[in-house]
Amino acid sequence: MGHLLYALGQVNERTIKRFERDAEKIGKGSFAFAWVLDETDEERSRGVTMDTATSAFTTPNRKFTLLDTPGHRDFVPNMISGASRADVAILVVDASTGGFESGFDGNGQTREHAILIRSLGVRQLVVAVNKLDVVEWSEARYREITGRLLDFLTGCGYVKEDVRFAPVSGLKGINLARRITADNTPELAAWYRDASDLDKAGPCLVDLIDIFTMPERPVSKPFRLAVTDYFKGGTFSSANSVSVTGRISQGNVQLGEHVAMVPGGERGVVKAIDVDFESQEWAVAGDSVVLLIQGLDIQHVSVGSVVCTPDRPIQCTTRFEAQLVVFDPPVPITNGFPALLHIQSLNVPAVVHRIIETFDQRSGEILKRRPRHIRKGATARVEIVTETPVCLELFKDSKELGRVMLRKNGETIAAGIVTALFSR
Ligand SMILES: Nc1nc2c(ncn2[C@@H]2O[C@H](COP(=O)(O)OP(=O)(O)OP(=O)(O)O)[C@@H](O)[C@H]2O)c(=O)[nH]1
Repeated sequence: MGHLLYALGQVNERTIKRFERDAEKIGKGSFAFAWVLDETDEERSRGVTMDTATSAFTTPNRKFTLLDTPGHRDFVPNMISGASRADVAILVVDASTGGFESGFDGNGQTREHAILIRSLGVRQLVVAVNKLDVVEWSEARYREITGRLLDFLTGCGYVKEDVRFAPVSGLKGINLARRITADNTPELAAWYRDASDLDKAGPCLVDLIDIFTMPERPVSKPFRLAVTDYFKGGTFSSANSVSVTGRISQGNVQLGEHVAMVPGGERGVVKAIDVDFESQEWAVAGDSVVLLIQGLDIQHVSVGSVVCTPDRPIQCTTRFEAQLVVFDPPVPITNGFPALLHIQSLNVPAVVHRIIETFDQRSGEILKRRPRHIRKGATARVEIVTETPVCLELFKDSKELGRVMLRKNGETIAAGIVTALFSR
């Protein structure tokens, strides 16, 4: 993604040269492009993305906010935080011998991430089949990977027409922002053709990103922004002001408007709005923003708080009902099962208080009432109780704020949608 941003002119030559020099000094020369998005010293010295990095880019027909999320197993909570704000996704897989297999076979990260992003509501996917340079742009390897992935992805809920593939090399910058030519990549040009015009090379990554369709934005619903980060200060800041970052999940906001922070209900006035790093007078659902809010005490803001329209705030509760799809928990889920509940960037301790029933996902037919446990692959209605109050919407009202994930011992065990909210 670093190389893609560079190819699209979002990063200048000087910065890349400096990253190359500095990366070389710590023996990580091949990571220069990764440093565009991996900004902390620890990420750079370890050579792994740990937190979600935000940047923006433009393609011929679209403006994108890029949320570069970690791939490593240890940082899945940060991946969930980033992916829960995504409309569409680019899944990068390693095509090198053994590289693809380690992500795909068993419980690899390619599998886990594909399931997670689908469970978070993402339907459209571009798969970047990366590092094809190390297998001499082998068509057989590309076909093997795309074939196996397509079977798997359609099996976990993606529709074939919404999944597209591109062979790329992130390191060499091939087939990212520009189609290949027989001169620059003859091995790939020999077989990668455009299906609708065989005289042309196949689409590059940006061509496929540019044809993502835009989801409908609930712009006229009450304003909601789930806080992913917050800090004191920011543009035009004053003593009692806080900047919050996040994506507007619904509604819109303008300068001078009053907003409320839930939980707590403290009110403030919006003094500045940044959308994709540019100052604006208003922002709408789908925008990733930084809001400077005056009149708020930073003590009353936390990750997972939701900034709302004061007269129609989001509900906050410790008890709700959800429909869960259970993945592959190490032990079956029973009444009283403790887990970590993830809602966007927030994670809180919770228990599956009560299993109400298991049912057939397709027909909705109830299979068992009050079962003693839920097994792998089953769908169940459950009541969940959280340790501290959480902000939630019913899924039917908000596709973003009505989704939850359950994780335990570093593994994602279930994904769910909120079907009822109870008073505490
Ligand atoms: N040969 C080759 N190496 C690549 C290519 N793309 C990435 N690499 C190398 O793979 C290593 C990992 O690259 P990253 O960009 O950090 O990979 P990542 O998938 O973002 O990994 P996380 O940071 O853990 O999420 C670096 O040494 C890159 O130079 C490629 O297309 N070809």
